[in-house]
Amino acid sequence: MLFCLIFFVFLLNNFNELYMETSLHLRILLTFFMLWLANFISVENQQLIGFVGIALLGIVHGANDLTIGQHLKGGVATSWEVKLLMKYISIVLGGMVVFTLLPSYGLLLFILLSGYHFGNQHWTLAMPSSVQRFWMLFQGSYGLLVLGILFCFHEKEVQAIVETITQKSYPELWVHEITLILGVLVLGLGSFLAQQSEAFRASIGRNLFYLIVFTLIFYHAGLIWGFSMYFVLWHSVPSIQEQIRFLYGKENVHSWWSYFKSSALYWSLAVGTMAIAYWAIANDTVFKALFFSLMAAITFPHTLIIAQMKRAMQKKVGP
Ligand SMILES: CC1=C(/C=C/C(C)=C/C=C/C(C)=C/C=O)C(C)(C)CCC1
Repeated sequence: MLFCLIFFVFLLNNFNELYMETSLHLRILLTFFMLWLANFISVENQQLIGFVGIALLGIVHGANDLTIGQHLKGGVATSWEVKLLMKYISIVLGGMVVFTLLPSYGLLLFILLSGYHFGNQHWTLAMPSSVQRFWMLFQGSYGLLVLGILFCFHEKEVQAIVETITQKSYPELWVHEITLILGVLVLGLGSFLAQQSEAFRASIGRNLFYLIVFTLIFYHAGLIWGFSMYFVLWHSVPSIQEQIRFLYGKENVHSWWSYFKSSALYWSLAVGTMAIAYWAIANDTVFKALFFSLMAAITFPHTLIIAQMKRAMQKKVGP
């Protein structure tokens, strides 16, 4: 009885850490389960499930950007709500214009921003202001390294999608060389930052482990199945958890429900557009090109808002 009581108090005191550990273990378990499952599912069905996963959970994690923007400005207001919406729509439209008129530059910008956004998600630490530039460069290089590893294992398919988006032929994308340079950059910048920060040193092991898990995923799975597994389980879910903590203070059933409720409109619009495109476009590569172009348009403002949110959260907690 006494043991149960002590255990209960321990659970209560450590709920947050236990919850974080559990969600990490669950993600690892799900990752390996999905890798195993892929052996029994055709490539076409893997792609379909991958796109549905991205649409269901991946898109949700960007569907609360406006609510976060509103929260960053200090809560509920009316006059700047419209201003914020206008700003958001202009960035999305601006991104779409760049993507349509200058697709090669648009795609390059999308990949660079995504790299920073992914790295920023994995490495959430308050670093001394004297190393901020190196820190951002490191986060960007780490995220780009993740994408580089994915592209290395699926070069031909990536090349076909890139050529369809840009309407240009690229006989060589240099993904292996670029990934190697990124690896060296991560090592170099990482060694420098490790000398500057104790918190950084403490995060190295975990992020190195993630990199090994991602490499296994990308090696074993097809492009879309692998990307969706990474994007949903390792990027979107932890990002949703963080956004919930920012918006509602803590994670529980109620706050998760509130989060999904406030995502509904934006999410339905984005998923509806993607579903119509999937149904209307018979060509596989053209659909993938359009899918990633749509994703790019929403990534531009999303990256900015999430970076601001993380900065605000770090200010609250302190270095
Ligand atoms: C996987 C993949 C690509 C890149 C996708 C990226 C970079 C997605 C980023 C999404 C983000 C950051 C969403 C918002 O959170 C390419 C180059 C289009 C080619 C085909 C395969």
